[in-house]
Amino acid sequence: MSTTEARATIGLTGLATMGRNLARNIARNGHTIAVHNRTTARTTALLEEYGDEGDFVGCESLEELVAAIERPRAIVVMVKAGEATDAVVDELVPLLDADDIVVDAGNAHFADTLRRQEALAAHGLHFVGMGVSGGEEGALDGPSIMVGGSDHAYERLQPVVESIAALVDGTPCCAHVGPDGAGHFVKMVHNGIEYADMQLIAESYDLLRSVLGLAPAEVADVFEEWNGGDLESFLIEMTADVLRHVDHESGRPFVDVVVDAAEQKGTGRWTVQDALELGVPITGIAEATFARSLSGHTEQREAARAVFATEPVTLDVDRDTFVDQVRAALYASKVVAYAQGFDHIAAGAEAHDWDIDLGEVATIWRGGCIIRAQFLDRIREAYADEPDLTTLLTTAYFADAITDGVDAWREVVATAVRAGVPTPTFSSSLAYFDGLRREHLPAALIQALRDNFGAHTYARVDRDGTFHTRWAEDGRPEEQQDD
Ligand SMILES: NC(=O)C1=CN([C@@H]2O[C@H](COP(=O)(O)OP(=O)(O)OC[C@H]3O[C@@H](n4cnc5c(N)ncnc54)[C@H](OP(=O)(O)O)[C@@H]3O)[C@@H](O)[C@H]2O)C=CC1
Ligand SMILES: O=C(CO)[C@H](O)[C@H](O)COP(=O)(O)O
Repeated sequence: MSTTEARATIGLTGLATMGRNLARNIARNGHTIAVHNRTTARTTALLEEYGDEGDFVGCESLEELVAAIERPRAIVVMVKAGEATDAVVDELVPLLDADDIVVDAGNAHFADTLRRQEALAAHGLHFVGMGVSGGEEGALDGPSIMVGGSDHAYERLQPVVESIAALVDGTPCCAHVGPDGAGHFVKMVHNGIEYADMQLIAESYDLLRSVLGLAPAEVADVFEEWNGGDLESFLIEMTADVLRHVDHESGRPFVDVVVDAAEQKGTGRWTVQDALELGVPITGIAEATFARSLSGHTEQREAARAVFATEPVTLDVDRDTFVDQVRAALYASKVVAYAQGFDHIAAGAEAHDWDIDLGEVATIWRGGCIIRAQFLDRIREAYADEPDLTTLLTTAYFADAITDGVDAWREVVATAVRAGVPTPTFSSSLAYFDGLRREHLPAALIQALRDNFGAHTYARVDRDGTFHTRWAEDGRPEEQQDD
C-alpha cells in the first residue's frame, strides 16, 4: 500500500468511526496523512471510498506507518480507550525516534495520559492527550479539540489541529489547554456536562409527555421552538429530530421502540469519581450518571413496578404555562450543570498545577462538540469579564436568568413530585442552588453530631478556634490546641 518515502505530515492509526473521519478531515484540509488500522480492511475501505478527498498514504503495518511520516513524527492514535491504547502505544514506541510525538485522541482517562506521558518521556518521546468531541459528523466537518501536552509538541501539531477544528466567528475550536493530562481532563468534564445536558433534556421530554400527555412529535415541536431562543444548542436541535423520527419497521415513534436503559462508556463516571476526590459538588452530573445506572437496573425496576405500580396521576396544568415553566427549569438547571463543570475544571487545574484558561475552554466548546450551544458564548464573556470568577451562577446574565426562572423551576420540580415523574437532575440542581444561597445550612447539626459521637471537633460562629464539647461530662466547649 505505502511507499517508504517519508512524505506524510502526520500519521493516524485507528480507522473506526472517529479515526476514519478525522483522517478524512485532515486530508481534506491539505495535509498528507499516513493511515493505518489493525484490521487492514478498514484502511482499504477508507482509500477506496474516500481516497480522492486528499493525499492519503495507506499503510498495512505500524512499521510502514512510521516510515511514511516526516520527522519529527506526529502519530495520532484513535483506538478504543484503555488496554487497546496501551497496546498500540507499546508497539509504536520501539519504532520511533527521539522528539517524535504520539497523540492519543481517544477518550482516555487523564490519569492514564499522565502515566503514558511519563513513560514516553523516558524514551525522549512526547505524549499528547488530545480530547476530541463532535462524534462522527464533528470528526469529519470540524470537532472541538482540547490538547494537553508540551508547548513544543503543540507547536508541531498546531497547523494541523487548528485547520481541522470547527470555526466559530473565525476562531478555531481548538486550544492547547495545558500540559500532559489537561486535555483529557477537560474532555472528561465535557462529557460529564454532556451527561447532565442529555438527562435534563430527557427529564423535560418525560414531563411534557407524562404531565401534558403530548405525543413525541408534539414534544419535538416544543424543542424546536426552544431551539430558537436561549436554549439553542446541538443537543436541543437533535432532540427535536429524534423525537420526530418514526421507526421504519413498526411505524411507531422511534423513541418508543428503543429500550429505556441508558448505557455509558465511562467518561461520566470518571467525572463523578474525580469530583468526589476533589470535593467538588457536581450534583447535576452525578445525578445524570446515576439516572443512567438506575435505568439499567431492569430487574429491580420490574420488581418495584410489580409492587408500586399506580394509575398515572392527572394534574390540572395549563399547557402553555407548563411548557414555559419547563423551559425555564431546563435553562436554570443547565446553568447549574455548566457552573459545576467549570468549577470541576478549576479544581482539577489547581490540584494538578495546570494553568487552564476557563474562558478559552468555553470558547472552544462553542462549536464542534456535542455540548455546543449559544449559551457558551455567555460563559466565555463571563470569564473574560472576571477570570477568577467564584461561580458562574452569580454573574449578571446567569443570575438574572435564574432569578427570573426560579419560581417556574420550583413549580416544575413540585409538579414532577406530585405526578411521580422522576426528575433527579432538575431536583438536585435546584437543591444545589438553594444550598448555595441559603444563609444557614444544617451542616451545623452534622458538625455537632460528629463532635458528639466521635470528638471530631467543630468551629464556632462567635469566635475563632477549633472546639470539642465535653458531652459526657459538663457539656462545656473546650478549645483544642493545634498539634
Ligand atoms: N464514537 C464517538 O462518538 C467518540 C469516540 N471517541 C473516542 O475515540 C476513540 C475511537 O472511537 P471509535 O472510532 O468510536 O472506535 P472504537 O472505540 O469502537 O474503537 C475501534 C478502533 O480501535 C481499534 N482497536 C481496538 N482494540 C485494538 C487493539 N488492541 N490494537 C489495535 N487497535 C485496536 C479497532 O481496530 P480494528 O478495526 O482492528 O478492530 C478500531 O480501529 C475511542 O477512544 C473513543 O472513546 C471520542 C469522541 C467521540
Ligand atoms: O466523547 C464523546 C462525545 O464527546 C462520546 O460520544 C462519548 O463517548 C459518549 O459517551 P457515553 O457512551 O458514555 O454516553
